[in-house]
Amino acid sequence: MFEVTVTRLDPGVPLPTYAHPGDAGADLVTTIDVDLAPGERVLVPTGIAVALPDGLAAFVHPRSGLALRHGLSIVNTPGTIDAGYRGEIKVLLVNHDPRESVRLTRGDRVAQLVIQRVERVAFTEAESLPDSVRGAGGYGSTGGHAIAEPQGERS
Ligand SMILES: O=c1ccn([C@H]2C[C@H](O)[C@@H](COP(=O)(O)OP(=O)(O)OP(=O)(O)O)O2)c(=O)[nH]1
Ligand SMILES: [Mg+2]
Repeated sequence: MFEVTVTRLDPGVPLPTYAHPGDAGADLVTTIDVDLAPGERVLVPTGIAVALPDGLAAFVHPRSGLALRHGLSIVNTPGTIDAGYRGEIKVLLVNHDPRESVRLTRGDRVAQLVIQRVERVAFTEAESLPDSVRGAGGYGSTGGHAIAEPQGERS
């Protein structure tokens, strides 16, 4: 297991915490109270900074429970924390609910940090690319998409 050095820019917040053994995401809290109107986005501080070893990156993901209950997500999901970044981790929250505001209180767990190995590559330019089975097909080229049902006919 890697050790990652963390500093608390706000001494009142917990370190990133895995809720269960085997969890991929360590929860991050907001250090501020915030009220997000429908459609509004707010950059919230977490009070945490990390020094990731080269070869790792951290990704700031939404929490599914808040997404389900309140429509709360992250604009740039997943946010990328570069190994060289030493600043405060911040979370760009967005309220996707069309009607209700989302009220968050200091200490609420608002996001989760997933640490992953990442590769860096040398980009080598060429006139053409080697053939592949997929080729340039994409954007639904394999078919099988659900067709929207008329209103009122969903079970
Ligand atoms: O959700 C996020 C995303 C990014 N960052 C910090 C860490 C990251 O290393 C830095 C830059 O992020 P990114 O590369 O995504 O943003 P950019 O718009 O490309 O900014 P820059 O020009 O500083 O790279 O901002 C966060 O704290 N939270
Ligand atoms: Mg960048």
